[in-house]
Amino acid sequence: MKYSCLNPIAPIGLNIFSDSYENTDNVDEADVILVRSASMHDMEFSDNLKAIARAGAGYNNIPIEKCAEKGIVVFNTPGANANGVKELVIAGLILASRDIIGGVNWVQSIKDQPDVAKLVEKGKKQFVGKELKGKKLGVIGLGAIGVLVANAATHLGMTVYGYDPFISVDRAWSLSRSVIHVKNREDIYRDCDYITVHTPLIEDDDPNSNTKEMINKESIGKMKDGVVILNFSRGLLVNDNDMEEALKSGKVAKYVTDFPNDKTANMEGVIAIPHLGASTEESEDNCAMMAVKQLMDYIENGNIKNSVNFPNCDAGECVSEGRITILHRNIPKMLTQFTAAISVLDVNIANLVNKSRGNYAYTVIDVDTSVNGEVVKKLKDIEGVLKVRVVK
Ligand SMILES: NC(=O)c1ccc[n+]([C@@H]2O[C@H](COP(=O)([O-])OP(=O)(O)OC[C@H]3O[C@@H](n4cnc5c(N)ncnc54)[C@H](O)[C@@H]3O)[C@@H](O)[C@H]2O)c1
Ligand SMILES: O=C(O)CC[C@@H](O)C(=O)O
Repeated sequence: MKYSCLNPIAPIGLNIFSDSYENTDNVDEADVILVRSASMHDMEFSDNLKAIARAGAGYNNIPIEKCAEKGIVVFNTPGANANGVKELVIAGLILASRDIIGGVNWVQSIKDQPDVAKLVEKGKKQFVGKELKGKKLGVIGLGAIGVLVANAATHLGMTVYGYDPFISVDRAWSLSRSVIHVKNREDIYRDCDYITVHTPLIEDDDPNSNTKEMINKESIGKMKDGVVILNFSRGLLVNDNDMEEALKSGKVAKYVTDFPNDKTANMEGVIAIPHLGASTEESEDNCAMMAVKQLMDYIENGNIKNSVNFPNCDAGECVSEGRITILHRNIPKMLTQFTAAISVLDVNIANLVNKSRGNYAYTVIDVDTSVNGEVVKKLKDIEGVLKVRVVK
C-alpha cells in the first residue's frame, strides 16, 4: 500500500503505518492520501485511490461528492484538535478585550528610550481594556470546539448562550448546565457582547442550515453596538465587506479571525491570526494518529469510522476465509444482486453488513471460500456499484 501526504503530517501518526505501507510523492500511485488544508477541488483522482483522511475537522477543501462517485472514502478526525482551538479562542477573547497586542508593540517602540519603566507607567493608560467576567458570550455551533469554548467561558465568569439546532446527544451531555440554550441565532445577536462561530462552512438554500456568510450586514445589524466577533471556523462564514463597514462605524468593536485574507489582513479592528487554531503539537499528533488508524482499519478490515461521505460500518476483523467490500449507491435491490452474483459462483456467505447514508451505501460480505476474480467482476458489473475491494 502506498500513502501520500499533501501537507506535513505529524510523524507520530505516520509511524503507525506498518511495513506494508510505503510513502510516495506521486499522488497518482497512492492508495490513500493524508491532507490538512490543501485544496483538492481541482485534483483528478486515480482509480487506485481508495481513501482520503483529513487530519482535522473541516473538510471543505475536499470534493466529498466527487470522491463518493469514484468510490473514495473520505475521513476526518472529529474532536482531535478541539482543545487546541478552544485555547486559542479563549486567547482571542482576551486579545479582543485587553489591548495586549497594542501594548506589546508599544513597548517595542520605546525600548531604546531611557527609563522604559517610567515611560511604561506613564503611557499604559492608552491600553486600558475590559474584563470578560459578567459579559455575555454567544456560541453558534456546539460541536467538539463550541462545547469546550462554552464550558471554558462559564469558568471565566461569562454568561454563555449556546445555539445549535443539530447538536448531537453526546455533545449535549458534555455541555455545562450553566450554558443557556437558545433556539435561534437572533437571541444571540440581540443579547451578546461576544459572538463566536463554531460551525462547518455549509452552503445551503435553507437559511437554518446555511452558514456561508451568516455574519453579514443583516445579522450584524441585529447585534449590540460594540460587539466582538470571533471566527475560528472558516473565513467564508463572514462577509468581509459587511464586516469592514461595521468595523468602520464602530458597530463591531473587534473581529478576531483565524483566516486572514488580502482584505481582512489590512482592515482596522481585525485581529488576524494565521490559522493557528489546530497548530499545537498535541492537536497535530492527535489528528495524525486518528487519521492513520482510520485509514489502516479501512484498508485492512474494510471498516469505516468517521467518514464524511459514506456510512460508518464496523464489521470487526475478518475471521472468515475472505472479505469483499462494496461501495455503492443507496438504491433498491442491491443486496439481492450481490448475493445472487456470489451464490452463482458457489461461494458461501458467512456474514453480511450493510449500511447506508444519504445517496450512498456500503456492504461488507465475509465468505467461506477465497474470493476469485470472477466474483469481483460480477459485482463490479452491477449497476450502482462504485467500488469493489477484496480486503482478504
Ligand atoms: N481554526 C482551526 O484551526 C480549526 C480547527 C478545527 C476546526 N475548525 C473549524 O471549526 C469547525 C467546527 O469544528 P468542530 O470540531 O467543532 O466540528 P463539529 O462537527 O464537532 O461541530 C460542528 C457543530 O456545528 C453545528 N452546526 C452545523 N450547522 C449549523 C448551523 N447552521 N447552525 C448552528 N450550528 C450548526 C453541528 O451541529 C455541530 O454540532 C470545523 O468545521 C472547521 O471548519 C477550525
Ligand atoms: O490542519 C490545520 O492546521 C487546520 C485544521 C483545521 O482547519 C480543521 O478544520 O481541523
